[in-house]
Parts: sequence; C-alpha cells; structure tokens
Amino acid sequence: MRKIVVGTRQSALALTQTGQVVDHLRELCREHGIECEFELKKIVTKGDQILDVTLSKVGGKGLFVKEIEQALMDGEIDMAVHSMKDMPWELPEGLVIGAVPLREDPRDCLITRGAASLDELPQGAKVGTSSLRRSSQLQYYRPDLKIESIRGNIDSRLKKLESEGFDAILLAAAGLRRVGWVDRISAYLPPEVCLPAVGQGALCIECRGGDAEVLGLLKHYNNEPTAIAVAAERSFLGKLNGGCQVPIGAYATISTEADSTTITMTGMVGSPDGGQMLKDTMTGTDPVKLGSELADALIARGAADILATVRG
Ligand SMILES: NCc1[nH]cc(CCC(=O)O)c1CC(=O)O
Repeated sequence: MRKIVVGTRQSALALTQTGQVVDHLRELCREHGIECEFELKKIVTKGDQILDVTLSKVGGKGLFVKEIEQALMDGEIDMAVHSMKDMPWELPEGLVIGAVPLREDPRDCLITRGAASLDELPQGAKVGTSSLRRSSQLQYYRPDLKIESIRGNIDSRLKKLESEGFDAILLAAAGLRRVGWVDRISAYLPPEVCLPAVGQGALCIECRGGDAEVLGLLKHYNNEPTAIAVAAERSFLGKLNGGCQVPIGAYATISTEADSTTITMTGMVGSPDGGQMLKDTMTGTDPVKLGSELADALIARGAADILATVRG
C-alpha cells in the first residue's frame, strides 16, 4: 500500500488545516477505492523561527514554504499543505499544485477590544498588522488610525492584542475559522474596504509533478471554481512581480451560466500609508489572461512606481 507522507509547519493553524486535509483525503480514498495511508511530518521553517523582524525584511512569505518544498523535492515528503496566500507565485521546477480545495471565507476581519466595527474604533486607535496590504487599505479608509507592526502565529497575535495595548488587530477570517476561534471575530471587512491577499482563504496542496499516484488522488480534491479564481489572482500577482511582501490585494469570483464561466476580479495596489490607492475590476474567461490584463491596467496608472518605492 502506498504511504503518503504529508509535510506541514507546526503552528496551530498549519497542524489543524493539514489534519483536516488528510481527513478529507482519507474519505476520498474510501469513496474512490484508492488504497493508501497517510503520515504527517512536521517541518520547522525559517519563517517560524524568525519572529522578531518584519517579514519583508527577512525575505518575505516564501520563508514558510521553501524548506517544505525542498523536502518535497528530496522525497522526504510526498505532499505539502500550504495556505495559498503564503505561496510565492512561482513554483520550483518539478513541483506542481495538485489540488486547490474549496475556499474558506476570504475576508479579513477585525478583532477588537470593544469596538463592534471598523467605523466604531475611536479616533487614533492603535491597530496591529504587519501586512502592507492591510495597512494601506486601512489607512486609506481611516487615515487617523495608528498602525503598528505585530507578528507571530494567530495565537500569539491574539495574546498581543491585550498585552501590547492594541485597540484592534487584523487577521484573516479563514485562519480563525479553521482553528475554531470564530467567536473572537468582532467584524468582517468587506472586500470593498479591504481586498484580501491573493489566495487568501484557499489552501494549496503541492506535490511532485511526476507523482502520478498522488496527482490521481488529488484531482478528486480539486475545487474547480476555487482553482480558477486563485489562478486569476496569482496571475495578477505574478504580472506585478509580487515576490515578497507587497501592498497588493486581489479577489476573484466565478459565475457559471449555461456552459460559460465568467471570472470577475478586483485588484489593488496601494502605498503602505494609504496615500495612493489604485483599484480596478475586470471580467474575463481566461484566468491567466485576466490577471495579467488587470495588472496591466494598474501598471498603466502607476502601480509599478508604488511597488518600486515599497521594495526600495
Ligand atoms: N500570513 C500568515 C497567514 N497565512 C495564512 C493565514 C490564514 C488565512 C488563510 O489561509 O488565507 C495567515 C494568518 C493571517 O493572515 O491572519
């Protein structure tokens, strides 16, 4: 019987979502008469070890993914479960996205100490986020807010809300839902106010392109509308060369009528202080083409200059 070793980071969120994926895959194996067993392998990444520096300064989000991809290429593991939004837009040679399962809630949310919405936060409130995308959109909407950096896993950020005197912090709703902490959410930020990160709320199941057995299993786990939406968002990110942490957001939705699928996507590029904010919405049928066209539309309005300033 084939044993599939599944690599995961060791944060509460990573362990929970990998456990959930393996449960789903076991079910799919039963359903499709596929014989295999699963084993979890925890991997400590650089991103997990370096917690005291802003991510963009130490090499961006790819830090969470690189070591796990190396383990895949070395054959130490056969499958990796990542948060899609932590995935750099380019995969190393030989690795593929085997499945993109059904997306969780893509929105960002606010965890406050009292206020029931973004509008209710007091003038000058101290808000914790290290994401340039979140700070850009928050400052654009509420220039009075004081944004301060906060890092760490979801659990340590929730602790810092109290211990470091924040009035609110921003997190992805998906992560909180997966670990069962929805009751901590004070308010959801609609995409019109805060466009999510590319791939937010989705998972990425990565494997070796030559592993037909694993690919065969994973194709049953793929959710086509999510995969198309994520492909469009990642194409947008790729065209903007969004390698490391950047103030870029995008959210695509899919509608199917008769036999034709239409993708609607909004994308944003903003300066971290919210002083500049470029946003556009476009529709299309080819995800890669749409992502690239939406990026071009923002580049024509100066997106590349904003990003160049951020990258320094
Ligand atoms: N940057 C860290 C990260 N990567 C994935 C999630 C959870 C949400 C998701 O899976 O999209 C989070 C936490 C957060 O941003 O609040």
